[in-house]
Amino acid sequence: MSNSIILTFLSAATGYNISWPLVILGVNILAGLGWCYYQIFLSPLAAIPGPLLCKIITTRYRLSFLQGILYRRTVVWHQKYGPIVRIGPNVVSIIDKTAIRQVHNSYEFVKARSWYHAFEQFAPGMFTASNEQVHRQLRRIFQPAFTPKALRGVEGVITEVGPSSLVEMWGEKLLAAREAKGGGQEKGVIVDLYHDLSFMLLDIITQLSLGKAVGVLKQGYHPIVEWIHAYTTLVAVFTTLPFLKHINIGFSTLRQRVKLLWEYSAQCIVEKRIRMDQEKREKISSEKDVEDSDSTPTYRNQTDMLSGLLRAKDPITQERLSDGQLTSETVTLMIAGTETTSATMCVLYNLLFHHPEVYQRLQEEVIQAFPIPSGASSGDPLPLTAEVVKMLDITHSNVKQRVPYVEAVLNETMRMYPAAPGILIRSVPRGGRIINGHYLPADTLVGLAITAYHYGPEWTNPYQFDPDRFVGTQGEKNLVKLLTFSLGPRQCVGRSLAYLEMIITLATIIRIFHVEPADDLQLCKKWVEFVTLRPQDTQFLCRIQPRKEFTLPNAAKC
Ligand code: HEM
Repeated sequence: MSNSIILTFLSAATGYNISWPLVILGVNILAGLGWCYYQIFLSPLAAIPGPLLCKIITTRYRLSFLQGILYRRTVVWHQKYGPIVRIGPNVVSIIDKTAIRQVHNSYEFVKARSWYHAFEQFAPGMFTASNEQVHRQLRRIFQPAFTPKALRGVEGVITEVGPSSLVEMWGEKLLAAREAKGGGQEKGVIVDLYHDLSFMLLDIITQLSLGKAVGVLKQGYHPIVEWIHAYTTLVAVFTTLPFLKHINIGFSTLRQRVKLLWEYSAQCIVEKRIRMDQEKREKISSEKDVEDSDSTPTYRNQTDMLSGLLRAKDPITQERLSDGQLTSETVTLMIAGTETTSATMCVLYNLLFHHPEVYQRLQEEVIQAFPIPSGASSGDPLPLTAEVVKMLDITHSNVKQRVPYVEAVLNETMRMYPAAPGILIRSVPRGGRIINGHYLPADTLVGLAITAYHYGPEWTNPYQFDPDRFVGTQGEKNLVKLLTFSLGPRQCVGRSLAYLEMIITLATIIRIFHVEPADDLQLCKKWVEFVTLRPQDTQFLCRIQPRKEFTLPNAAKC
């Protein structure tokens, strides 16, 4: 009865025949307009500049994220609107140095659950934990394994599983190509640098964190690649559509693969523990690898990090990690430590191709710094083998001392193309905070746009590729400003490992091979940025040829 009174009244008032669907439509339109009016004029964030559409809907920045162009877009937005930009109804992006320190230098602004929850396939871990105590404890246990000193203890195995294997594998490829051509003069071979480096890094990280390399570089296949891919795909899906994470429906194949990744890692950890117990019982290599299980690990002369982590205790609470926690963390290390590093090295090569003068200088300096030791050959070219790589002695400290330009080029690459480009989203604590002169209420999301910061007013000629900005005293100052690995207590735990891997790999490749783009398409490569940076079609084809001092591994055959 009352329903029909309302409809009659509305029809009389408007002069139209009003039905219920029309009423519902009208109410929705009014609510939508009200929402827009509130967001644009009344919200506490109303005064913060930004694109109009971003102020009223989240779809704009979420879609840009899905397209892999969000971070480049934030560069443009910051140039247009200034150091603080509203990129969503409840999200702001900042590039001001003081504001960044205020947000990231303490635990006050916690990682936003709505964003990081997508990464959490298992329990909260070092990367996703928003609880300060949980995170501090995990860092106290993990940090010692990632210090430059500890990493020197695993550098040997990293070289062996990493750059040495890559040189051997490329040597085999060159040999196969030459044999296929009947022994004629071969102008190098085409390799997918992104693919090969990613596989090499996966071997390194599995060697370190699971106690055995999966050997995917030389074998060309291991299901772990699909499992990791499933994990990163789910992260992309859940970041864009967070509600899907909670309803636990759909994506069953991907979810199943993530489960397999977990089970495989857990199994490796159990096997390692058994091996360690056995070695201890047999008292084999007691001074070298196997320390007393109650002692603090020293990470000396190790073939992995896992044995140290299995023994490690929190120095404050004396607690050890459970196998479940360790599994969760090793999976994170595999995800965080593979594509980031391979993409950085590929984008570095791409920059070198576009800047031949930098490439020329880098090659000359590396070749000069690592001559063929006298007596190593009677003038004949050396085969592409692990022994030859070892003989060149391309260690992290040697490269740093003899060719600081390698690190300068790497740093400049990471400024222009940070592999984890942001936006690192934190939540404003209770009571709200003033940031960049604007009051942000509690629970506002504040994003650090690393790429936009690296093209901002802190840098002179930011669009110019200029590795010299990281040389000498000026270089040291600029290094402090570089935020590729973030800052504060949540900065990248794998920073020193990433530098070590990239420096020895790049120096080895540059020393032994001449690398050039396979064709114009590779030269004009587009780089997309999802959670991490990657080449648009996930490949980067290059032509490689050994330098004249080197020859194929089994040249006698040819
Ligand atoms: C070029 C290579 C790399 C870049 C650019 C990079 C960058 C970053 C950035 C920006 C963060 C902060 C993320 C955030 O706050 O949301 C981070 C965190 C992290 N990274 Fe890396 N990373 C690299 C390599 C690695 C490697 C090799 C590992 C280990 C194997 C690693 C492990 C981690 C972990 C565990 C965290 C979480 C730290 C925490 O919250 O305490 N990363 N990384």
